[in-house]
Amino acid sequence: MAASLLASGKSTLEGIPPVSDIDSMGRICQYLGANITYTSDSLRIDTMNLGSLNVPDRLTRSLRAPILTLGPLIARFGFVNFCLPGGCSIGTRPIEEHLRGLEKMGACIKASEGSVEANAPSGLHGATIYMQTPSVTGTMNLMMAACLASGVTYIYNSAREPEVTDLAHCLISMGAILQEGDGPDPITIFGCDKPLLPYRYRVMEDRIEAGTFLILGAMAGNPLAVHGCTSKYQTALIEKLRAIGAQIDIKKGSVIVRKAVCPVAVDIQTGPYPAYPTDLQPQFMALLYMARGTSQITETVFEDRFNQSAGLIAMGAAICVDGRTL
Ligand SMILES: CC(=O)N[C@H]1[C@@H](OP(=O)(O)OP(=O)(O)OC[C@H]2O[C@@H](n3ccc(=O)[nH]c3=O)[C@H](O)[C@@H]2O)O[C@H](CO)[C@@H](O)[C@@H]1O
Ligand SMILES: C=C(OP(=O)(O)O)C(=O)O
Repeated sequence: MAASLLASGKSTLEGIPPVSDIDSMGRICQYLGANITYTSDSLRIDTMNLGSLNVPDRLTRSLRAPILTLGPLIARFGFVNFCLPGGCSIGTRPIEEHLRGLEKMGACIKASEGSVEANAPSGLHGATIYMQTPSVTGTMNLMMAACLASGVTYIYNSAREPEVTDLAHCLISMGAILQEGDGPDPITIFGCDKPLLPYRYRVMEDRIEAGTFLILGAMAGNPLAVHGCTSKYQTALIEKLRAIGAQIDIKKGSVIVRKAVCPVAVDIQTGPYPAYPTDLQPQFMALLYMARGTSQITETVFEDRFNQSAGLIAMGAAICVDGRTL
């Protein structure tokens, strides 16, 4: 949705679920001047008449994704004033990787408590950016901004989540010239000297929702077939589900999971993709509650992501938290 702001005209995003985060992002696009139309599972965003470049607190506070309007707006219009986003309270959630990268591309950033103003009246230029932390939305913001910058941008130590690759494919469909990084190679974006085009794009599956169903299948009931689940995105989870005793069959376009009859304890450690995803850590904790023996969870991504343990303790789980390990 944020990428549609890079071009003028009607973009169509297919495969969109009716969830409130989509409505919230839609309200932000409308506030900026876009026209939004929903039809069954697709969303049309017409950005022909964007007007406002201020995103107010009442629209950003309920979710994290509005941070992604920062890169497109500064790149296309040379200005944005932005109230910091909310999102799940799982840690401090800094955004200095986003801001530092945009500054390297020539933006002048004024950050005050609760808002960020960015100026680039003469446009952005390409830069070589080394991310200290491979931030997912940080990488996405910098990729989108770099598409409209003059010259070439290299992003080293970027996030490699499948959603980053999916955004890259969407940007390429808009006319961006972009090479995905591999291993130590950076993401390389060749800034366009002509405007990007609106897209028609089908977004990838919700990897976290698919993973949540796989965990559910390992916990209860009959064999569960999760359709539209791409197994290669779930490699770290599937390895842990097998270790706990669940049976997993990988088919083309679906994954079948059979309950772990006598689940055994396993350890997990979250990390940036392809490591075990932090967004599937709370669900796995519920599964480990059923396992025989003591399991250990180490959360390396967010410093405050064990909130759900209080609920499990209230239900009788023996849980001991020691910093980022539980
Ligand atoms: C809307 C969205 O897509 N949210 C996802 C995104 O969040 P989000 O993009 O906010 O998460 P990041 O990838 O930025 O954060 C990962 C780690 O990097 C650190 N960091 C981040 C930015 C920065 O400037 N400096 C810094 O130190 C964070 O504190 C954290 O420890 O990726 C997370 C990690 O997969 C997921 O849990 C969120 O569901
Ligand atoms: C994905 C997230 O959740 P929310 O829907 O709260 O933004 C997040 O906080 O990164």
